[in-house]
Amino acid sequence: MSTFAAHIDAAARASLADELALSPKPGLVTPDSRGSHDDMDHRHFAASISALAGYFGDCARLGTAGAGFEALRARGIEAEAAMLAATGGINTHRGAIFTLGLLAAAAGAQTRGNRPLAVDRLGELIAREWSTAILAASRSAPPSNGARVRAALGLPGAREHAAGGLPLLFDTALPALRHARAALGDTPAASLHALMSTVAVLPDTTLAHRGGRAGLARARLAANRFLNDGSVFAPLWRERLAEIGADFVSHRLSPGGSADLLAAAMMLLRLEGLGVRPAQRTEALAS
Ligand SMILES: CC(C)(COP(=O)(O)OP(=O)(O)OC[C@H]1O[C@@H](n2cnc3c(N)ncnc32)[C@H](O)[C@@H]1O)[C@@H](O)C(=O)NCCC(=O)NCCS
Ligand SMILES: Nc1ncnc2c1ncn2[C@@H]1O[C@H](COP(=O)(O)OP(=O)(O)OP(=O)(O)O)[C@@H](O)[C@H]1O
Repeated sequence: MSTFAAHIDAAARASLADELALSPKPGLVTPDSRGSHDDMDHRHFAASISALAGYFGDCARLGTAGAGFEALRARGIEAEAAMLAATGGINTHRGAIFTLGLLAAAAGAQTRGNRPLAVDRLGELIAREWSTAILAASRSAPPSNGARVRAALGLPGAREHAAGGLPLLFDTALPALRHARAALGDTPAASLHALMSTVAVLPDTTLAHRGGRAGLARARLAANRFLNDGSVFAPLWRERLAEIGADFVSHRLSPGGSADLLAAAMMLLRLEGLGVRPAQRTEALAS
């Protein structure tokens, strides 16, 4: 794999590992909790991250080669199969395979011709290049929890979010992570601020599938209260997060879409921090 694609691959998988390691995450799987999930724990997630080795790099290369969404989708479906084989059939990373895969492909497309990477502009590139095909693929896709929730409640899901250029990644999760890291450094608290900022606003089909419209509203209210009470910048934030977690577990709520967007924001800041340079693109194009 070229240096450029290898950087993208490593950044995506390291970000998924960092999201997994983060604790306490209300309703989500952590190294010491299954959250609201009775069919999976951190070992399923770790196995899935290993099985995804190479996938995000392939997405970057496909982006560089000017691939259409159908080619990306085919590679994504292959990655989903590798995930399911590694986890014994459990969905740990379907949303992340989709969203982080698109970001990897967009990074490849953006830096074609040795242009520098501008992470803040990847969302508009996704919308410009692939939105029509993303929405068209949704009409022929097999049934899913997200599709059922969209049909029942009229909520947009991962596809609609991507087709619109991932606005809640670029306008909420990423700025929240930047803001909290500026104050607290690259700490778990900073990441948890970004997570809760996202839970407060995302129409998350994982939450809605598990708790309906009321469950989604409950999760958003809890996150908004947490933020209004000072988020991770106030004393006793860990205890307050643990209380929210207990409430989410008792209602089977899991903000899986927000976890994916946190991992995506971490990936973007990793790429920005690495300063993936056009010089590395020369090597990528030569391979
Ligand atoms: C598009 C996908 C994610 C299907 O989504 P669908 O909405 O039908 O629901 P499903 O319940 O299977 O999974 C959705 C997952 O996305 C995440 N999510 C939920 N809500 C949101 C949201 N508003 N925004 C972003 N992510 C979200 C959650 O993790 C959730 O579990 C995916 O299964 C798919 O089509 N895969 C094919 C592979 C593919 O297209 N790959 C592209 C490679 S670049
Ligand atoms: N740390 C995490 N813990 C739990 N879910 C996460 C985490 N990180 C991301 N997610 C996302 O949450 C989703 C898993 O949700 P869920 O268990 O409801 O999936 P499902 O198999 O589609 O539904 P169900 O098991 O309820 O039938 C995955 O798509 C994954 O991307």
